[in-house]
Order: sequence, then C-alpha cells, then structure tokens
Amino acid sequence: MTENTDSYEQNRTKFIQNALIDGKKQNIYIDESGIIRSVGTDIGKEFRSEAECIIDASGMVAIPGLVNTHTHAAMSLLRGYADDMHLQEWLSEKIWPLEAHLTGEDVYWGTKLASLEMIRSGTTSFNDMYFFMKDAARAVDESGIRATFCHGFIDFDSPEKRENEIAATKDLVSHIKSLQNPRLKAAVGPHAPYTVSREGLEWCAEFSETEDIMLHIHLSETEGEVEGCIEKHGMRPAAFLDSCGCLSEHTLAAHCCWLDDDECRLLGSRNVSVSHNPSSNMKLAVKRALPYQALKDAGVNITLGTDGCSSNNNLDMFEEMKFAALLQKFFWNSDTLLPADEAFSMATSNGAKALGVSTGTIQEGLPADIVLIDTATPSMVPMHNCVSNIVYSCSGGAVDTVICDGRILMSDKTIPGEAEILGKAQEIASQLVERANNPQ
Ligand SMILES: O=c1[nH]cnc2c1ncn2[C@@H]1O[C@H](CO)[C@@H](O)[C@H]1O
Ligand SMILES: [Zn+2]
Repeated sequence: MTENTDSYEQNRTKFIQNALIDGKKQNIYIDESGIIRSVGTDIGKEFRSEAECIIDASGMVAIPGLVNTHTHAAMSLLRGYADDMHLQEWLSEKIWPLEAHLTGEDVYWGTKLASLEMIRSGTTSFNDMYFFMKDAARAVDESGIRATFCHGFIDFDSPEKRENEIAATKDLVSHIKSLQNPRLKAAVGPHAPYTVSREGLEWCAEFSETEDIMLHIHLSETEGEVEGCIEKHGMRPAAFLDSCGCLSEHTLAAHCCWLDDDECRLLGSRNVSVSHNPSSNMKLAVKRALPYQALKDAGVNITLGTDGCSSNNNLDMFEEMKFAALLQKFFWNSDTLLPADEAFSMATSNGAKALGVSTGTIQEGLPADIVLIDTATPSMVPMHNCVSNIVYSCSGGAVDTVICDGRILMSDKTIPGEAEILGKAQEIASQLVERANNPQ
C-alpha cells in the first residue's frame, strides 16, 4: 500500500517500511536520485519523516529486481505463433520468415509488451538480442526498466551481409551510448557460431573490446551445432569462438547445453558468463541440460534467462528459477543439484554481475531495484523458508510492487498505461502475421 497521490512520480524520496528481508522486518530509504541510502531493522524516524512517499510493505518480502540475461523481447508478438516444433525447422520455416516482415514499430510495441510482462513478474533488467533495437530501446526507456541491447548479427558467410551487420551494430552502439541513459546499455550480438562467419566473429570480438561492451551470443544449444562446427572448422564451438577472440569477461553465452568438460573449463578460464534457459531448452527438446556442475566447478558465472516468448512462452523469471532447479535435478539425476538459493542468485546477483549493472542486491549505496512480493497468497504460506517459496512455489503473479532506479513502476499490482499496450500489441501482432501470410 502506497501513501500519497502520485506514487509513480520520479525523483521523490521513498521510505519502504516493514519489508521482510532475510527473515527480518526492515526499512529501506531511497533518496531522490534513486539510490538506497539506508537499509536495516533500526533505520527509522528521521528517514520516515523526511520521505516524500511512504510504502507500507507489511506482509511483503523485498527482493532485488530479477535479471533476465537472455531474451528477444519483441518476440512477445510471436507468443503462441509456432509451438511444438523441431528447433531448426521452427527457426527456418516459421520464425525467420515471419521476422522478415518485422518493422521498427512492431519491435517497439513487442518490447513494450515484454517490458510490461517483465515488470509484472518482478524483472527490472534484461539482456536483449533482436532487430530494430533503437525502437526497442525507446520502449524500454519509457517502461522504466533496464536493458542491454544488441543487434542480432547474422552474416552467413556473406561479405556483403557482414558489412551491413557491422554498420547496423556500430549505428546501434553509438546511438545507445549517445543517449547517456544509465538504464540503457549497448552490446555486440553475433547470433551464434553457426550463423556468423569467422571474419564476422573476429570483428565482433574486437569491437566489444574497443568499445568495452558485452558480447552476447548463442552457444551450443543443440548437438547438431556442435557437429556442424567440428565439420566446418575442425573444432568444437567454444574452441572455435576462442580462436576468434570471442571468449572474454565481456562474453555472455546463452544456452551452453552441449559444452563438454574442456569447454566448461575454457569458459571458466576466460571469465565468460553463461545464461541458462531451461524452459526454452525443454520446449525445443535440445536433449541435454546445461552442465551446471562442471561450469560451477570451473568458476563460471551462471545466470538465468527466459529466451524469447516463442520458445518459452512467457518472461516469468520465477518460473525460470524453478525450472532451472528442477531440470538439473531431473537430467543429471541428482536431487541436491542446483538448490533454491543458487537458483535465486542466478536470477539476481549473478545476472547483475554478467550485465555489469550494480543492482542484484538490496544494499546501501546501490540503485534501488526492489521488488515486493505479497505473502498473503496461498503459495507463500507457510513461510518455513522464504527463498524456497520464491523459487519453488510462488510465481510472478505474487509480485505487488516494482521499483527500478528508485522509481515505482508498479504499485498494488497496477501499472499505468497497461491496457493501451495490451490492445496495441494484439493489433500489431495480428497485422504482422497478416502481412507475412499475404506478401505484397
Ligand atoms: O533458441 C534460439 N536459438 C537460436 N536463435 C534464436 C532462438 N530464439 C530466438 N532466436 C533468433 O535469434 C535472432 C535474434 O536476433 C532472431 O532471429 C530470433 O528469432
Ligand atoms: Zn535466444
């Protein structure tokens, strides 16, 4: 419950009272620049009287905003468009032909829809790879959350295409940098070792280094990719990427299901971060789960992502935490593998580290990305173990309030402007399918 009339207004100091953090009732004071100034059991009167907005979090758990490290946000428009298919056919027969008809306006509304869904389910940062990314950035800026954007770089060994992709990447990166918005970051996004040439990958590696930006790539999602890479380059995909300079502390590799032990160690030695996408992997039946233990042993930073809405089909990181914990146990036949607290870290602090954002924990001096979960809901009762409830029991629907960068984006489960976005996204998605079915 939020006191004061316009709680969505920016630049107001906020006092969150009685939120459960680590099992204790705590208060949080957020200053006018959106930074957590104080958090603890004993902070009180002076901050409370100073605050322009009081948020009563009695009966709520406060957690850091969740971090989704791999998605294609605007694919929200393709939710339910092509399900229950084999991955390569799904991409080449359904997804890519439809994407050929995408416009900037589609991506704008698709990203608005995705941002809305992420706010509703407690995500405040995400890592996005798609097309028309200037439009995506505009949508995210308006939504109030954080994101890192890359143009999905695909050249298929064509020098001509490569030049186009290089130009598109440079253009996006300079655009995002010019906005100087701390919530929006740029990255370079070679799609995968099977869609980008050696020359393209080498260019991406160098560009990420000189621009000091993240390199976001799909890696070893299927066994076929590994076989294809060995056939074409005489190396497994991780070794091939390394030979192109693509493995570094800038790198975020999504999927990584088919890495062998040597590749896990290679990723560890290069300080690569990995994004695990369990829902997508199960839906597209990639036939192997992330080698979680081997990656952990190699010291790899393991994070969590939903992948796009065409292979998930939602952006709920609560579901993703649960699926991550369950899939590891099931696939590797180990009931102790990936316990709840590790799933929670993957979705918070590990993700923040991978994206280079200073959120992911509720801590003095850090930007206030805070999510309040309502405990007055059956899936949160009883509270023997809060993290267990968060990972295994509740879902994004239990999120009541979302604060990003100190701004309230959702309060009492209400997001201003939601109805318009839902209506417009439905209309835009129908028109897109219509255009693809009846090309001019
Ligand atoms: O699971 C996946 N594997 C490979 N490619 C994917 C997956 N999901 C989405 N895309 C594709 O990646 C490109 C991003 O720029 C898009 O073409 C998107 O459809
Ligand atoms: Zn993906």
